[in-house]
Amino acid sequence: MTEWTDPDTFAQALERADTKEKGNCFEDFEEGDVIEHDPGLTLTRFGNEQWMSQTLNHDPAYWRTDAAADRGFEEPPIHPDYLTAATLGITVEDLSEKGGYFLGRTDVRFPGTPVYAGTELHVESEVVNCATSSSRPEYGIVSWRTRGKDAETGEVLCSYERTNMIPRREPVATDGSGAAAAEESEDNGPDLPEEFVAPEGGYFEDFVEALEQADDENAAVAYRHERGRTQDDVTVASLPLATLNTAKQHHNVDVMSDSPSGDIVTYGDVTRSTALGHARSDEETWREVGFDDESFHTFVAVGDTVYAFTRVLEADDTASSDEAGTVRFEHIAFNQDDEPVYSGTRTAEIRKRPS
Ligand SMILES: C/C(=C\C(=O)O)C(=O)SCCNC(=O)CCNC(=O)[C@H](O)C(C)(C)COP(=O)(O)OP(=O)(O)OC[C@H]1O[C@@H](n2cnc3c(N)ncnc32)[C@H](O)[C@@H]1OP(=O)(O)O
Repeated sequence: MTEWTDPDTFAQALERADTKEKGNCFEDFEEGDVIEHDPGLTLTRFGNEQWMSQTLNHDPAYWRTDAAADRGFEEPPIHPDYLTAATLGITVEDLSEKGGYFLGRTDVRFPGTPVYAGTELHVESEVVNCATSSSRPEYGIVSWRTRGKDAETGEVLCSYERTNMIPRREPVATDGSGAAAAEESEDNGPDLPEEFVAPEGGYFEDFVEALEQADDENAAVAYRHERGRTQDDVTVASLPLATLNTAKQHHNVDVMSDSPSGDIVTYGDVTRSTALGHARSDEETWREVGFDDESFHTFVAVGDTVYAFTRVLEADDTASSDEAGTVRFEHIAFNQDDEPVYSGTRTAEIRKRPS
């Protein structure tokens, strides 16, 4: 009898064998379903530092004890970006491993922060919406409300609503109306204010002054950040796997060569954290409050460079501490060809200038 490892024999064996599948298709989700995710991880200093270093988030409060104490933390905490990425990573095996891209997320909040190293994460998701994609019959669009909890106390540490394109087992007939509507809306020309104002510094008062100046001049407070981060094997494959994100989009070049992106792509949370890192490097962040209306517009792959652009939307003198005010930003990540790859609004407390 021939050895099964004989290449011709093995090719036939592969053809005849069933594949033990991973993940779920669109048809497997029903609104109201609650899924307790089996994977979990311990939020460690190492994991946090790996994520934050590679995405250029070098805020000393997350690295040094004295800087943490100065910001009112007991010790360097787990950063909300890493907490968000780890919460999502854990869900991928059940929600999106089958394929289909991360389209967007909103209402990202951190009711239980600050979170410290050593906390074990337990995550659950509820299916909140299952929709037909009118432009892509082989996919549906699914949204889930996900909660990342402290496994010991049950306290919710991170919560958000996320939307993915999810492959269907059976394509459906669609009228293509979504694609037609998208084409129609492209007719509007650019509508930008004449002047762009950049804040002088990164304190709360600098944002307030820039907003006042822009208001006088019918301008916008909008500026770009100098840093860029070219995507490599670490950012594309290692960081998502370090959050237990099993999406083939990030680590299986073989399968992804026959997909809309044609290649492995950067985990949306890496793209977004990188852009936010660039933005934070030009401000005096006090606390992260939340994120809304996040969208991933196009793929980021190995060799692409992630830059960031910021618009300051509003500022409010109140915050959780007298030492800070609250600012709402829109951040846009863009690539080396100036194409937007991510956008979202962010509410953050920004330190007031020390008197
Ligand atoms: C896998 C993973 C994590 C995980 O495992 O989870 C990741 O990290 S992966 C990396 C991050 N990700 C990306 O790299 C995707 C970037 N992106 C694109 O490359 C393009 O978006 C596209 C090729 C995917 C689609 O391209 P496209 O077909 O031209 O795009 P669109 O027509 O804009 O979107 C199609 C339909 O999704 C609807 N839609 C869009 N956005 C939202 C939203 N936010 N909420 C609700 N519905 C939305 C849209 O309304 C349309 O609906 P209809 O089909 O009904 O018209």
